[in-house]
Order: sequence, then structure tokens, then C-alpha cells
Amino acid sequence: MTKIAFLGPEGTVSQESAQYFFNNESYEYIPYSFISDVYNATVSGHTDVSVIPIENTIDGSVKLHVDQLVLGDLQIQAEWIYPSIQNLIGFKQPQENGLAEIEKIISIDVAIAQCRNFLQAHLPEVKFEFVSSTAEGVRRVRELASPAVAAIGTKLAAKQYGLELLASNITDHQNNFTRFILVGNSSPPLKVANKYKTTLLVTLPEDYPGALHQVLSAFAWRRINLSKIESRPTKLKLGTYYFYIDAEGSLDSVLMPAAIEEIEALGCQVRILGSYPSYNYETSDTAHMEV
Ligand SMILES: O=C(O)C(=O)C[C@]1(C(=O)O)C=C[C@@H](O)C=C1
Repeated sequence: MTKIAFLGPEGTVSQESAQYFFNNESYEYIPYSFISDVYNATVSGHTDVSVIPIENTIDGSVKLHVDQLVLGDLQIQAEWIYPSIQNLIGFKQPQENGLAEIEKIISIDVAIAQCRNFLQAHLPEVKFEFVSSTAEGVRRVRELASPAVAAIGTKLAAKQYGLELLASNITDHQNNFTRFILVGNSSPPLKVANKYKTTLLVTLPEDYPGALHQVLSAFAWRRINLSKIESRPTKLKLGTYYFYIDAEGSLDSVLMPAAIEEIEALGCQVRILGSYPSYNYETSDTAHMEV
């Protein structure tokens, strides 16, 4: 049995997305309250792998989670892209008032940010309470047992906590996707993917004009596509950065190790954060989200 740590409680987008791709009796899902706990569950051996949301279409990279990956030792074992479809969830409202009774929304900051236009249009005066996940907001609303509070979360969570969907699919952008990664010391058995990626952390030598240009050339002339490049501070000295690079292709290919060797020969430090399958969501397939 493979134990998978995810941001809980039951019904988060993390869980919904992981179960969509890894729906198998041999996986046991274990909830944790914070992403740092999700990560550390695998570091300490309580779980085999952990699910980490790493990037969102609207907000970009989740910097804290990227840093967690860089500071720790766990390797990326897989990634997947999944739509974050948020809903307004709570107790049944009086028909005549619409949503006017709602005074407070409880959710994670990321989900509230994804529904800003809806909230401005329908609940301009509402107050916010921030919690550690969408499902935690839904759980809190259930606990408070008041029609004056509502949560933003998944249909899975509404079902889990026996609450009403007051408004469905309230996300501002229809192409609101989150990229998740599975991290661990080893890979559980995974499906074959259409695409493989390798994530590298490259630190340039100091005072080397054109170093980044040469790093990029090592990929370019081998026709290795880079799907992401981002600089993050090393946190060791002001003005020093490493580059977080997602390259398309596996470390098992001939070209990838050759590109890495070339980059190292330039005097760069290269750390491999993982070489893994990349799964994509079929956009037509939302049936599993219906309740
Ligand atoms: O709160 C959740 O449901 C999560 O799985 C976390 C998380 C995130 O932090 O990025 C994941 C995707 C959603 O878009 C919103 C929140």
C-alpha cells in the first residue's frame, strides 16, 4: 500500500486531483493540515509520497512550495495539471434574499483570489476568514452551522460535509489550472505518460558574462524544450540566484545528460530535482466532478 500525504481535510483540490490521476486501491490518502506537514510526512517516512501544489494559472508559482522543494531532499516523482473549479458552499439560503444573508466567506487565500470577480459582483461587502485549505473552510462552515457563513471549495467537499452548492463554478477564469507534483524518495508504480520532464536547479558561476545564455544554448541546440525557467534568491547572499528549470524529456534520454554535462562544464552547479512523467487533464472530462 502506497501512502500519499495531501493537504487536508478530505475534499481539497489536492485530493480531488490526485485521486483523479491515481485512483487505485493500492493508494492510501492521508490528510495533513499544512503543506510543510504534507512534505515532512514523507521526509519522516510516515508516508511514501506527498502532493504539493506548485503553480497556478492565475497566481504563477507558489514560491513557498518551490522553496520547500529546493531546501529539502525529496525528488519529484510525477506532475499533473488539474482544473481548480471552485464553488460557493454553505447552508440553504432564504429564496427571497439570494446570497444577501452571507456575511463571511471562509477559504484559503488562493481560492478567494481565484473568485474575485464573482465576489465583487455578488458579495461586495463580505468579510473573509483565511484558513489552510478549501476543504478546511467547508469543514468550518459546517461546524459554525450558520447560513451567514459560506466557503469556497470543491463539490467533493460540499458532498463530504453535507452542505449545499449555493453557486457552482464561480472561478473567474475558465482556464484556471493548478500544477501539482508528487514528491518522495522513490516512485510508486505509475501509469505511462505521453510526456516526461526533468527539473533542474542551476546555479551560475559568479561574474561570468553570458552564463545564462550559454546554459540556455545547451538545451536549444539539442532541441530540448524548456517549459519553465524561474529565478529564485539563493537566500545565502543578496543578489545571488539559482535558476529553476523544467526541461521536456527524461534523464534516460541521450540528450538530457549531455546537456547537463555541458552546463556543468561551464562551471555551473546543477542539481536534479527529478525526472518524471507529466500527466495532463482531458478538458472535456468534468463528469467526475458532478455530485
Ligand atoms: O485548498 C485546496 O483545496 C488545495 O488543494 C490547495 C490549493 C493551493 O494552495 O494551491 C490547490 C489548488 C486550488 O486552486 C486552491 C488551493
